[in-house]
Amino acid sequence: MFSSNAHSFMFSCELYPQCKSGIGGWSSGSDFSASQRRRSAPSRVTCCASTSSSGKTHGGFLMEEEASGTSTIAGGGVRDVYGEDRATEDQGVTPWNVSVSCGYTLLRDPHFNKGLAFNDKERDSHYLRGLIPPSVLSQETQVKKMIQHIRQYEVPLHKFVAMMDLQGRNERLFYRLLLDHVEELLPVVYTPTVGEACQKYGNIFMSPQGLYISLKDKGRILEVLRNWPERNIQVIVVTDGERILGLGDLGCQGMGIPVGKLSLYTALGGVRPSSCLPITIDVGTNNENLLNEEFYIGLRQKRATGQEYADLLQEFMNAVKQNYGEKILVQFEDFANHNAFDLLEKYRSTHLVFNDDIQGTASVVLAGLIAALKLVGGDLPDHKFLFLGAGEAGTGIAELIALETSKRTNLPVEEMRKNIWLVDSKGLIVDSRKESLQHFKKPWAHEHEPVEELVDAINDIKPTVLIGTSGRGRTFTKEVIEAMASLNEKPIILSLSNPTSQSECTAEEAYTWSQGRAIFASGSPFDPVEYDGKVFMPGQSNNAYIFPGFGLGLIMSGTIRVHDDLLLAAAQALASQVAEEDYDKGLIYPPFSNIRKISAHIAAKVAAKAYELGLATNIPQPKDLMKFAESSMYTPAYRDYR
Ligand SMILES: NC(=O)C1=CN([C@@H]2O[C@H](COP(=O)(O)OP(=O)(O)OC[C@H]3O[C@@H](n4cnc5c(N)ncnc54)[C@H](OP(=O)(O)O)[C@@H]3O)[C@@H](O)[C@H]2O)C=CC1
Ligand SMILES: CC(=O)C(=O)O
Ligand SMILES: [Mg+2]
Repeated sequence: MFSSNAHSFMFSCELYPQCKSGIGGWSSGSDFSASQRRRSAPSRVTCCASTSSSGKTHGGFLMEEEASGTSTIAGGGVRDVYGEDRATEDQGVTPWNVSVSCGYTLLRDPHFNKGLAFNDKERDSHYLRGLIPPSVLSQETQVKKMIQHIRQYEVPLHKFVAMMDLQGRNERLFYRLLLDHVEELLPVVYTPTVGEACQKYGNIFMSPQGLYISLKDKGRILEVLRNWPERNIQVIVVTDGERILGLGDLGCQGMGIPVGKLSLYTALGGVRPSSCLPITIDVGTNNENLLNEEFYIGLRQKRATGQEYADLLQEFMNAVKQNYGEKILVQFEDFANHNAFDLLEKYRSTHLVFNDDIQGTASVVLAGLIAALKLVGGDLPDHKFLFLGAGEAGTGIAELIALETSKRTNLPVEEMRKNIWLVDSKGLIVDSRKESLQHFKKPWAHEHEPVEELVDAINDIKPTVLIGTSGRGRTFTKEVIEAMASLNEKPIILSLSNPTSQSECTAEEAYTWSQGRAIFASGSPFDPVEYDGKVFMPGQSNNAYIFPGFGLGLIMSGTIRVHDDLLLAAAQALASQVAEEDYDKGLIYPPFSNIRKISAHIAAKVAAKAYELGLATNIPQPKDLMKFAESSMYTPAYRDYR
């Protein structure tokens, strides 16, 4: 996304096989030496610049000299429905003519760089001869080489860094690699490794990957948004870093999350990378370790709260709409629950927003439960649910289950809630606690004696489904799993907390302590488990199944508001993708290797529901939404630049 000089010493991997990237020596954007600056300013410069309607030039971050040496790409590749990357329609150029950097600058532009895949004609026409070794490699060969390169690293964080390095050098190769090896690389660019990356973000921060908006920017957030080099943004993932996975307040270092989520928007959902914008809002941090950390990258102050916080968020939401229009999708991610519910409530009727932790998670879990019914029998209203954790994920899932059950039974949601129980850090949520409960817990305060321990709640409530959303690892103890197994032939146990260290139990524990009877899935992936001579395949119950396809559905239909029925549609679409062979393995989610097809299904169903509800503005409605979704997807194949 950025032609950062900071990558110069790592230019490499698919270019120079002997060159290994690694941690250390990373510089921030401001550390470039003068010689590095000079080296990346050839006389034939660039372009990709596009002039916005406001007249401000964006994307011309290397336009230091006249653009007469600009190369023009004409045609080639498959055009997606969004138009080509950085298409410059408003300059009177067709989307098939895209001006790009040439020469050395082209090799520094991750949008267009192909490394050794530039063929001889391209090397001639784009002034590349001599700048790269003579060998020409196909993208397939580069992928083969890169995966070998990534596999050399034993430490997951090193793999993460190598992937980020690739993303900053050659975007299409990054996405090709990620898609081709999605099950292997998802845990690298996403949970669990992204959690560790956020914890160490200050040390591995390499080049700008997203936009930082801090309290210092109050009054000029619109200006800050306009500094981002891309103009046609369709989806923003924003965090304030206060609840990063189950790791707590990581302040400004939470940036790894929006960056990672948006990589999945592109890889899994086919939303083109140039229309994705990761944002971290820095209002300070209450994490003392970070405040005392010499290399902390964020504001060194306690978190702003109350009116100051609300005003900054309001300015942000206004600026986003003003800059990108009514249909910009804003995904709230990893806010603490004392802000998350309020933000969602405040903006859901004025903006196209959804909270992934509350709503995306609800949809993915409901999908898993619908699928699980095939393995355990009965319908949703026949089941009883108990949660450990009554925050965003817990109450969000609980509410969507109640909604779906209400639709299935034609009974009021309030009635359906009675089958759902939640435990928080103070024990079972019961009516005697109602006065002191946060508002999002109140609907779950049923009549019951106070119960402190989870295992006692299990024995009292007798749930068929146990769901962990506590953010606390190893809270599903042997006693807990055994209690579930003694009550149910096939207990459904979902251990959703991330990263792996925070998972309520491991896959091995779930299978072993239930004598192989548990239907198990977890937020972060676990390896298959061998128990009693049988191999068990744990599924991954993570909102990554939902938000990429969900977002694509909203974008392609021009939907302007998120309605709960869209989340239900997404859940049903995902559940419908679980095949017999998956069920045979005890799985309640389809494999990620089919994710593009799964996302297209989700997008099509979400869009169909949006059209039905009158929320979609892209008229006329395409006849075949599935085909439309598939054809809308960004493909990371290289383009022909001759
Ligand atoms: N798999 C997935 O797709 C997703 C997973 N998650 C994961 O879920 C976890 C929780 O996220 P979220 O709901 O947003 O967080 P919240 O902070 O909103 O909620 C956490 C809840 O857990 C409760 N809790 C904390 N410790 C204990 C304990 N020892 N015993 C019982 N309850 C406890 C808290 O209680 P109290 O209210 O009393 O403080 C609170 O109700 C995180 O690890 C996150 O990574 C989140 C979203 C998606
Ligand atoms: C998966 C996710 O969104 C979370 O753990 O917060
Ligand atoms: Mg999250």
